[in-house]
Amino acid sequence: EVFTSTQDLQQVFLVERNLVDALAKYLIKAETRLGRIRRYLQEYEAVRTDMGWTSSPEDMAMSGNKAFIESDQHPDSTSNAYNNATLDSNSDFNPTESDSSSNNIDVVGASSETSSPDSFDEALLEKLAGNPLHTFHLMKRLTVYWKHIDAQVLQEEWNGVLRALFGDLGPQQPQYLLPADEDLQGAAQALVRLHHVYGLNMSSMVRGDIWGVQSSAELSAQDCLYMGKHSFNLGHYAQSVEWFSEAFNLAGFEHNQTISQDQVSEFLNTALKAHEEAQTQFQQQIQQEQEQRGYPDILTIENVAGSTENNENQWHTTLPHPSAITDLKDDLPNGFKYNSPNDDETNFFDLCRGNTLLTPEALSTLHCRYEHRGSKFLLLMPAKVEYHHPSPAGLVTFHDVLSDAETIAIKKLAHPVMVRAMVQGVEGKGNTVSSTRTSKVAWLDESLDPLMDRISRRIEQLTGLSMDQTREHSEMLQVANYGIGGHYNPHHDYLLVDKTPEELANINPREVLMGDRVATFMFYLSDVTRGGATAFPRMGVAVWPKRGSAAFWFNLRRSGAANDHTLHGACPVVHGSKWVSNKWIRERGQFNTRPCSLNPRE
Ligand SMILES: O=C(O)CCC(=O)C(=O)O
Ligand SMILES: [Fe+2]
Repeated sequence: EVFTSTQDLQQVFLVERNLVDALAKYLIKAETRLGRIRRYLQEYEAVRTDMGWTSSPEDMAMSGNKAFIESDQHPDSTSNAYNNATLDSNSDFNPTESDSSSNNIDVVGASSETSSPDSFDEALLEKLAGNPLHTFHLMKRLTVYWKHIDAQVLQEEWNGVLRALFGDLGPQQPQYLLPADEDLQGAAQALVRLHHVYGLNMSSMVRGDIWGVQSSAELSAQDCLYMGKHSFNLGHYAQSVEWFSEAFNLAGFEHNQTISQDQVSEFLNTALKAHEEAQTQFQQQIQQEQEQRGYPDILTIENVAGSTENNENQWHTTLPHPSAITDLKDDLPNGFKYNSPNDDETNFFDLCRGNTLLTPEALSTLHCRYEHRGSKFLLLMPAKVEYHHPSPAGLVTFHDVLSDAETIAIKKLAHPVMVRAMVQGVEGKGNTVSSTRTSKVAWLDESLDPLMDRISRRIEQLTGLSMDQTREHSEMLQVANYGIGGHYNPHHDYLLVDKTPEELANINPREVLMGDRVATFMFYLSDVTRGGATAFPRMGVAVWPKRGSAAFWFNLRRSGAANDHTLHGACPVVHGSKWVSNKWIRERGQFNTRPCSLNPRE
């Protein structure tokens, strides 16, 4: 016993002091951990609200144990996971750098089967996945937040919960689609791109409103800082200034402060400086080019000041070349309302935003017609053809060429074999993944399903061209699905005609034998809520996705020369899911179906 001597009692007091010290330390650690869990649940609120799910995640995950959820403790913002993992550790504007000590788990998540509540609603889920803000937050939660929870919180009993959800192997099994760091970066880049291309209003955006579609997902000061870094790294200095300014403002009045204004100001100043320098450099470059080209005095820097952003983009073409403008005028007699037809970037962005570039006279020549296009099959049910451009070699849309059931069937066939889309490598060498094209694609062989053959026959009837795949007159059907902010920078579909002999030597000889992609027939397999047009900056025309319709154009002239006015790109998807399907028609098999011409301009 100890109560009989004060000496022993003193010892007991000491023991208790140590015990209390240990408990206090444990409590701080436990609260930090619980703070992380609480933060996760709080961030999830926006999903719950927009999905109309009534049972709270805390009910679902921890039934009966609500005590700490209801306490008014706030997560410690100085030690939150997002902060540590992605922002504070990189003062060099490189948001890709992450806390390497916690890199043991790259991908974590849950399958829709296991984590969805009973009131699972397919349409709502599609809306959720088609929302860029929700997508960004999903990636943030399952990469940064989850990584920290997993590393520090998960103990034996929690492992039991995971085993019940995911089986013995845990959530790292390959069949679960789990985001990695690159997904978070991709989602951030998508938001940055949407803001850049569509000139979206920043303050609406951080409040969850993107192009008029409101959601409960908002952006914090810390999120804006993260976006600013991405913009900066992409060389979009003007945009990064906007993001950092928004981060600074938000940091001033956030209820649950995610970051302090001091933490933002350094970035803001650096971006401002970089932006000013880029502007000065650009103006000097314009001056130089003007002198070299002998532009008339009337074209001053002020006249082109509106396009200062040009030097901050990856694919822009430089100032219009006077001789090129004359060339284009020959071809496109009904000109543009404004802009130069050679200012690809400005035109592309304008078209993506829904502006019309053609003059009223040019527009008045456009029309829709029922046509049988020389096909006996189409005599009874003529094709609905929309002409998008006044020039005869222009672009058309065929409406209602696929039924809803067919669009669903194609997507279903493609689903199991979708992979990240590639672009042709430099100098024609191989294929490579690139940020200029963000989508997943599948190639469907004719033998896969009788539907493939039916589709080919339909294209033959509509275009008069041969699709005979066994003789390589056309390629397999390509199906593409764009994710959030998914896009494809302006490009030409031809593969050979613009290549030098050295570049051609790097291309598979079989491709060369098939001849170039003489024409493109592109189905839209879905409607898109906002964005996602196919824009042709040199024609001044955009085609808007409509489920079941298809765009068609010739990439080559009858002479075999490239028609570079067919430059086109996929505008970023703002809301919704975009599916397209390409059938590329090869040149060699068409000598019977498309007479050639010796006139290089035909
Ligand atoms: O998705 C689009 O709108 C365009 C796709 C495209 O140009 C292509 O896949 O080559
Ligand atoms: Fe294309």
